[in-house]
Amino acid sequence: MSTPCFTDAAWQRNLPLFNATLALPFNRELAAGTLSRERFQHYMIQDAHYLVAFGRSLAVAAAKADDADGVVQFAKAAEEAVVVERALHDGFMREYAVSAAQFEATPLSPVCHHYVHYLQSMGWSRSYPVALAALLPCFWIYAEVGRAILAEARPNNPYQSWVDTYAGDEFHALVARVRATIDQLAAQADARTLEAMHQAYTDAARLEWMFWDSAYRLGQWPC
Ligand SMILES: Cc1ncc(C[n+]2csc(CCO)c2C)c(N)n1
Repeated sequence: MSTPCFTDAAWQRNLPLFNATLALPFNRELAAGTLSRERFQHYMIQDAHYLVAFGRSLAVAAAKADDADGVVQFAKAAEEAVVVERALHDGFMREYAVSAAQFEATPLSPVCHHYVHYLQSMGWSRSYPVALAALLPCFWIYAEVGRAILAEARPNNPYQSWVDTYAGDEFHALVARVRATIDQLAAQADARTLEAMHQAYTDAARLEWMFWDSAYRLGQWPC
């Protein structure tokens, strides 16, 4: 039997964590359409903060890329994370009545703060393959959560357009391209780098879990 590629192996290692992510009250209620507006608003605000930092981390990955294709792939992804996703968030912020003033007055929650600083430090201090492994859960877990929730399809879900965005074929094609780049790098990596890539992936996957959990709890700084 041939050895699985890095991304298949990472998915298998972190399957219980993915299942726990799907089972979170935030995602259960999002799927059922019963999530409170307050929790969704909290999530939207934190996610808008997150996206800018995520774009910045992708730009660092682009700068570290070891070939021209990688520069283009991650520079484009950085642009998309900030420009395209900001437009999307603006639409949802209007729909769910979050004002620009409310957004600007809300600081990053402790979990959002930790996640974005984790990505920044991985981007700046680790090698290109390890930094990319830290960025992969953001793409991939979202796509799979989106697809799983879509499969549960409830009529008149107020969050349907949010779910559709991440369950769409276009988004899944983007995930496939990121996976392909990472698998190519992993195929040439030594054992130590591979293990660091796995650790980076798991840490980010945990932070994805925590991001939704924090939104459900309306996470804030204690003082
Ligand atoms: C906490 C959090 N994690 C992942 C995503 C999904 N996401 C954000 S930017 C981007 C790249 C494509 O534009 C993707 C997939 C999110 N929104 N929020």
